[in-house]
Amino acid sequence: KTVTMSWGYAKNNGPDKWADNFPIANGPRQSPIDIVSGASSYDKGLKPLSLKYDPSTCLEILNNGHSFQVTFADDTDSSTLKDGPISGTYRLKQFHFHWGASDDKGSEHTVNGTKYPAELHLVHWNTKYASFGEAASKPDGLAVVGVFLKIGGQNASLQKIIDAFNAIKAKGQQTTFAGFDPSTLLPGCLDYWTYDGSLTTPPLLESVTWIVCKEPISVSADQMAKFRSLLFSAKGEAECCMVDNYRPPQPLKGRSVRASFQ
Ligand SMILES: NS(=O)(=O)c1cccc(F)c1F
Ligand SMILES: [Zn+2]
Repeated sequence: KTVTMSWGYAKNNGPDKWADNFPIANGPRQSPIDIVSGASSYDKGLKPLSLKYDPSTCLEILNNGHSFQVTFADDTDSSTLKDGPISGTYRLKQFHFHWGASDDKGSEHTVNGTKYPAELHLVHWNTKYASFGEAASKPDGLAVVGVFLKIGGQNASLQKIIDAFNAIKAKGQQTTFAGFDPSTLLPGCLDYWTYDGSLTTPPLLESVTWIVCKEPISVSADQMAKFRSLLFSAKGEAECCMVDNYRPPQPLKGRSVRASFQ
């Protein structure tokens, strides 16, 4: 009788165990990292980000047992990321979050050792490849925009997402989620750090150009509590709150981090 454990964030299947099934976990370009602002180098050749999102490409919201994610139709160039550190056109596939059990932790990237309570990831794939799946295995296949969340005023845009949580409380649940504009989740200033990295969850593929915004967006303490009411567990299983679904910073291994700002 084989009981296959899938990866997660608990003691017995969490980040310290991922290398057992995914040896690339100890690879040369793993994510996230601690961003040491003083060690990043300003690159005047970096362009501003060009983000163009079409709300009509927003399809559904789902609890995949690791986070919740909002998925987009990616069969046309309606929602794209261009410029910044990348060349060509990358299509938005999904966005999701990582967060903590308390406000003192939860982000994956850290800045000078500082953890934020949560981090948003907008996942895009390079249209020089035929699909997300193909792009995910290429060194220039993916570009993820990371946005930190900090505790402050209520975020009206996040509230639209939170209002859908009752329908996706448990692992495997999903519901229609239409007309959401992800650009309403972006900070006013799009200054960023960029470096070559990986997926922060298994299979940890080293295919991501990371673009981490310097300016956080706000989330209220009550809104963070709603994130923590989601479940890692499926309906009918013992309830396990979806919290601390973040990988800690990984070794830089000689990589440089560039800044789009001085
Ligand atoms: N946390 S993450 O943004 O690195 C990420 C996670 C799952 C699938 C992805 F394509 C991806 F980019
Ligand atoms: Zn992520």
